[in-house]
Amino acid sequence: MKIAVLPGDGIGPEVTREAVRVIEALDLGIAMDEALVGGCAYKAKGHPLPAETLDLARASDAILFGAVGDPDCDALERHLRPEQAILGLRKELTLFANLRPAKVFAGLESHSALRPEVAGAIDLLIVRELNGDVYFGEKGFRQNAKGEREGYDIMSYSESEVRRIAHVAFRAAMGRGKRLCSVDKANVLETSQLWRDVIVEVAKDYPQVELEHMYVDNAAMQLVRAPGKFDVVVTGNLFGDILSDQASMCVGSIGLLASASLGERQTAHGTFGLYEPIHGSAPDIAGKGLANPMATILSAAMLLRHSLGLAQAADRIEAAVAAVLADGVLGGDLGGTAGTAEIGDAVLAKL
Ligand SMILES: NC(=O)C1=CN([C@@H]2O[C@H](COP(=O)(O)OP(=O)(O)OC[C@H]3O[C@@H](n4cnc5c(N)ncnc54)[C@H](O)[C@@H]3O)[C@@H](O)[C@H]2O)C=CC1
Ligand SMILES: CC(C)CC(=O)C(=O)O
Ligand SMILES: [Mg+2]
Repeated sequence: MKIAVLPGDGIGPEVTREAVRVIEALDLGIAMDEALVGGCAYKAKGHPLPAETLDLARASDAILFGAVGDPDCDALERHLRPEQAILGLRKELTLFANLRPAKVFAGLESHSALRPEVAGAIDLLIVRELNGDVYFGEKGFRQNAKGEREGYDIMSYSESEVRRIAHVAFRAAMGRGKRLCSVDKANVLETSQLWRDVIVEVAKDYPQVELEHMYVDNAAMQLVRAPGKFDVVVTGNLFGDILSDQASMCVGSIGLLASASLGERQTAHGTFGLYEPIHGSAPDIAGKGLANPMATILSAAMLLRHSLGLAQAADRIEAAVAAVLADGVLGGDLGGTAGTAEIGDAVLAKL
């Protein structure tokens, strides 16, 4: 079993280090090879996703990813920016299904941005499409008829792209509360109308799942008003990106939300995938030892479960994180004082 470890930029290396320590402590016989990705890869090799990094990712059973993004690189041409590395990995490896679970940990209800009784009911899964939408459409700058500069990004989804993520979402709903909420903007966007039509077609294969459609503006509101009503949410790349950051604050912190990005490729051990916290490189706190590594540690647990068939080890990690939070060991993101390594030590002690 082999994992590619891609720490990236900013707090990426800090949080990834703690997740690697946790995997090592479990002594599961997993080989881990590290490579550069993002701004640090651009600075060292001239490209945010060097060929050797992509080759290592392809040759592994799974990828543990930190975060990319570096303010020094924000003025580079788009294709050289750090963010292109994560977009490139998702696209090149056909990782089209991004699973972002959001559940309130026992005892953390009062740390949510919502009232505790509202937060306490949260147990949802966002299934975000990851290979299409406005992130991957034609984009550029042009001059309009008035001679002004104009920026454009084409939003589109093909029916096969919607169909394959719909099946992932319906199957996820079958394994949970059998309720699926498809989030779109079909009252305005043709992309969303096609999305909705295809979701309705796929729903015929899953008669036990209760399907609901919701416009994204309403979904953003309902996520704050009554998040406990959601079971599985399926949505496109852009809306899923935004709603999952919002869901993280309903749970308590963006430092708690893990994710799995999966495709269809199977290895000898499970489904090939990339695992990363939902947050970015957090330049405002990078290098200070303040980042909460729990989202990355929980991403490592998802990796063990989905890609390596090690469900018991994954359970141990998740139980250790829950125990640490129950003990009140909290990072600054949750109003506490524990630093990155201290949180890592506390998780290791509970394994
Ligand atoms: N998958 C990826 O690699 C992603 C990369 N980015 C990139 O990251 C850079 C920063 O983006 P932002 O919009 O600031 O989003 P961000 O998620 O990096 O940070 C947003 C806020 O949350 C805080 N935060 C994030 N993770 C935290 C953690 N583990 N513990 C404590 N606090 C945490 C940060 O300090 C900041 O105040 C940009 O270059 C962006 O493009 C953003 C999102 C995802
Ligand atoms: C940095 C972006 C490419 C993506 C993002 O914000 C995310 O995947 O959560
Ligand atoms: Mg995001």
